[in-house]
Amino acid sequence: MHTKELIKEVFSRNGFQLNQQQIDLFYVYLQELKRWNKVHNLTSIEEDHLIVVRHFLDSISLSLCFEEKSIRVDGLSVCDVGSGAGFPGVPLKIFYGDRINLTLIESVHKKCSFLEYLKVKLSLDYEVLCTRAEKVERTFDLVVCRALGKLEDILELLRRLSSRYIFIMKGSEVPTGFDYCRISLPDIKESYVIFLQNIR
Ligand SMILES: C[S@@+](CC[C@H](N)C(=O)[O-])C[C@H]1O[C@@H](n2cnc3c(N)ncnc32)[C@H](O)[C@@H]1O
Repeated sequence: MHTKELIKEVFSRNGFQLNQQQIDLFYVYLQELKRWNKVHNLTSIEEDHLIVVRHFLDSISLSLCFEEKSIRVDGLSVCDVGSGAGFPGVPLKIFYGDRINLTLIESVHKKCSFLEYLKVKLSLDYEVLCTRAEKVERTFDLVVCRALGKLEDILELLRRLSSRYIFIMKGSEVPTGFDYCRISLPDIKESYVIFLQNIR
């Protein structure tokens, strides 16, 4: 099966109907991720189907949690902290387009270079802050992260960066006392997202 067909089919099976432009962007993203990975080791996931499910679909599944919590993303500033090779921020930008203003924070220079390259290659409008998140003094409406670190180590940082909402993607179950979404899709058996509202 051609990779574009694979992307379309995986998303469709999981309830997301992508348009042709989105499919084309995910296709180029996948090719570039694999190409850069040969030299820069950006991700341990290298097989097409796994990249589509574990990186692209998993990132987009966050939109289900936005909906569950009745959050309309339109016009919001969104920040992905510790974006790595762009997850979940870049797939969210492909999905929402101009509806969100996206900033990616990443401290490792080779990953920032990839994110900057990808921005031009995909003609996407987002900003990359190549620094430790602790040094960023701005705030964002909606702060997201995946695999950033232990909850107790990142909570204060995320609260400081967010003026409204925080979504923390977690593979495993959520400690008691936190609001969360449980995501279950045909290709994502079970994943959790912690949801916090920042009340200052
Ligand atoms: C395990 S990777 C996850 C990357 C991506 N979010 C994903 O899910 O594929 C964590 C990333 O966060 C970055 N990172 C960790 N702590 C950070 C901090 N305080 N400021 C900026 N980036 C950070 C690391 O450089 C790394 O690229």
